[in-house]
Amino acid sequence: MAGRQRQRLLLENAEQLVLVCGRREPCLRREGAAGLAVLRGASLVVGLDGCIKAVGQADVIRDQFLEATFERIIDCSGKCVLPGLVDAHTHPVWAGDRVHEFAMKLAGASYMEIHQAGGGIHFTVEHTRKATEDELFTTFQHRLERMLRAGSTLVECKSGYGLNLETELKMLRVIERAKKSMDIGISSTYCGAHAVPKGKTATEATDDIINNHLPKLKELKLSGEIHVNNIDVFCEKGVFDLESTRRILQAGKDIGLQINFHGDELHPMKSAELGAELGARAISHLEEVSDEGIVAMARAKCAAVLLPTTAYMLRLKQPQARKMLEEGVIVALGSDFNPNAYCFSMPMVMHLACVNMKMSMNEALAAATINAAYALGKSDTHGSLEVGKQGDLLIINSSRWEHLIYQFGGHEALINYVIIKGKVVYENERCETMSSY
Ligand SMILES: N=CN[C@@H](CCC(=O)O)C(=O)O
Ligand SMILES: [Zn+2]
Repeated sequence: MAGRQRQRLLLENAEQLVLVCGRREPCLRREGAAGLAVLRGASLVVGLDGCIKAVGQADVIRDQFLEATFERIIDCSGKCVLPGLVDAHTHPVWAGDRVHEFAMKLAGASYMEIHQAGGGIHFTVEHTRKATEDELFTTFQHRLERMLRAGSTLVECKSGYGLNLETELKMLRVIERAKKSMDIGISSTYCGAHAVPKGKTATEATDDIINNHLPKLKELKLSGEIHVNNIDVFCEKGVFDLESTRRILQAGKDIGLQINFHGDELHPMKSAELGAELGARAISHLEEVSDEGIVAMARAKCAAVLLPTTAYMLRLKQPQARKMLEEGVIVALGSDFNPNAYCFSMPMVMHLACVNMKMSMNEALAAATINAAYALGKSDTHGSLEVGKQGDLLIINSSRWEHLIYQFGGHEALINYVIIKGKVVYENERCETMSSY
């Protein structure tokens, strides 16, 4: 009987325990995302296997586990428990920051002007090609730790600053190493079509990816060396057009990768229509998506990964989150951490989504938990506090969970514990003294 066994963790008597959902929903849409499941005066148990064993009213859990022993008990009185946040879009492996380009953009240069002049992604590619695997791993590890301290427990991580096979594989090996050695969950994405490498046409780059990169990834998967989850393309005017994008994504799908790509960011490309047709799991950006594309994504259950930091940073038109939500699109969020948009924090991303994209706080939290997990094909194990799911949790030092969004940039003093598979991986002592101010 579970109630008599040894368990890993008991979180006792939380003021609010935010389940997000409670009926094994794979994602939340429309009113599902508008009203989240929240318990008051509740407790949660994680077992030795790292999975949630029970969630419910504190007195019920106390009776049920009267004879159990726990490796750790945390008194959550006056605090809130939430699922670990899921960041559905990041580019965290690179060398060479682009602070100088931030200054250029503030002075009026556009993202594409800098890219076409050989900067932007090309600048980062040059530096990433020169960096050793260990150098890339060290900075990547620090970035993941910063994401973790901001509440992310599952993160999508892309390659894409190599463009040639050698450096793309170097980046993917770095990601694989972190998958094996770090607590934070990682969904890895091959993004060799992030830009057209210097000296090649888009067609030549597409052929190289299909004939050389993808067969190598298949081989490395079979040998167990690198296991990639998703395939990505930057489908954009002056980068990869719709036809090249289609060829690359289809070839990725054929070797078992989930389609999850950049579309309709700076120009309307009909990326959403293409993604829906190909059975994409998710499309990111979508600032310039068409009305037909929105309807097609809703029908195909293709998640929209919205990236508020990018729209804010580049002063783009905001993606039409409200229209997407009303049409029944699965809306997820990502930080888009990269040398252009240097933000690790999903709480800040949720805040921007609320203010700039007019999402409610409930919708933003659903988008940063269950729907982001859906975008990565992981909502059966992540994204909500339900029995059987992985025990990835946050405890915040506040009696209302909405403080995580409301306090813009305040998460450093608010996030008290980050827990993965029932193990405390970050404990923030400063929080006790600071968060009430
Ligand atoms: N738009 C394409 N890719 C990234 C930016 C990458 C970069 O500029 O280094 C994005 O999602 O914002
Ligand atoms: Zn991106």
